Amino acid sequence: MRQENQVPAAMCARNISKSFGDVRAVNDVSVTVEQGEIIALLGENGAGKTTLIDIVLGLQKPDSGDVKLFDFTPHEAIQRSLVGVVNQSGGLALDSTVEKTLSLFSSFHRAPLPLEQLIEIAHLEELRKRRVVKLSGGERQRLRLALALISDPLLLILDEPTTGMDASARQEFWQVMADEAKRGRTVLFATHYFAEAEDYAQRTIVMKRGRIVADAPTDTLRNQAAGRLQIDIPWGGRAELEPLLTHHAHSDWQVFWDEKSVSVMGADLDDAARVLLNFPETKNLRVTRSSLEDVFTDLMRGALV
Ligand SMILES: Nc1ncnc2c1ncn2[C@@H]1O[C@H](COP(=O)(O)OP(=O)(O)OP(=O)(O)O)[C@@H](O)[C@H]1O
Repeated sequence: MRQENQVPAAMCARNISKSFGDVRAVNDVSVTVEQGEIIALLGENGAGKTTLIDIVLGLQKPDSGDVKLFDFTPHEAIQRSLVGVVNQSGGLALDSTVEKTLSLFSSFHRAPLPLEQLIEIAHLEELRKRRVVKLSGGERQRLRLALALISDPLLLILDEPTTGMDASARQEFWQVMADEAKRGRTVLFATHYFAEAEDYAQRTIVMKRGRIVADAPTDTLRNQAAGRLQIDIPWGGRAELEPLLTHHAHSDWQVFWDEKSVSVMGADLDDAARVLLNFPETKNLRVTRSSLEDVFTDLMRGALV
């Protein structure tokens, strides 16, 4: 329960739903983001991330539910320069230089951050005279990030900001972001990349078909499937092996079968390894620590919900 006099949440979305024809893009989603949090919004294509972000920014009207940013409507929060946005594309004049672009956008704001500071934050020193058309994808995104920071916003929202960048450009972009987050900005970013959520988000929200299927500290989520054991089984072996494994099963085990292998997830897998290794013709036992990607895959196939 939120207390009176508490600092307002950076974002409070309650029971948001939005359909396009038969498609329920966002289905009864509620999320609260406290100030200072760094949150990844992870989901497959079409999960509803962009629709949710557009609603949070007031760019789309939800069919039901409401959003508050720092206790204001999205429109009021943006008018008060509380929110900065970085999109994947659009919004840049290709013929202008980096410096002129920043100057022009700064002129729209009452109290912009100094140009030199923006250039320094986004590591654009070498590029200030370069025309936007000549910038690489990663450099353009750093320029978009600088533009989003002009008003010194408390909340930064990024919609798949690194799509299409190579690994080093992604790393450079996130380094800038991480530094900004350390300064106390609240950051919400949508991504397809598990590594970005693992490396940069304290909390990860996973969306699937318009719904939130997980919302937890990123470490907790990663550890949800503490271990994973996989072994190849002989053709047709499942019929005999399944009852044996079921007989020894621990309550937290999750077992997945395909024609050639079986995977068991859980905290204590010694018994599973014994049963499987004692079965004739099983081979190639693999034991791995789960990654966020494993947890995500399990969430997508419904194993963890
Ligand atoms: N303007 C629209 N008209 C019709 N359908 C739409 C519209 N916008 C989104 N959708 C549909 O709503 C669903 C959610 O789309 P959304 O773009 O929010 O997902 P996403 O998670 O951002 O996907 P991606 O990672 O591919 O950007 C999809 O099925 C999409 O096709």
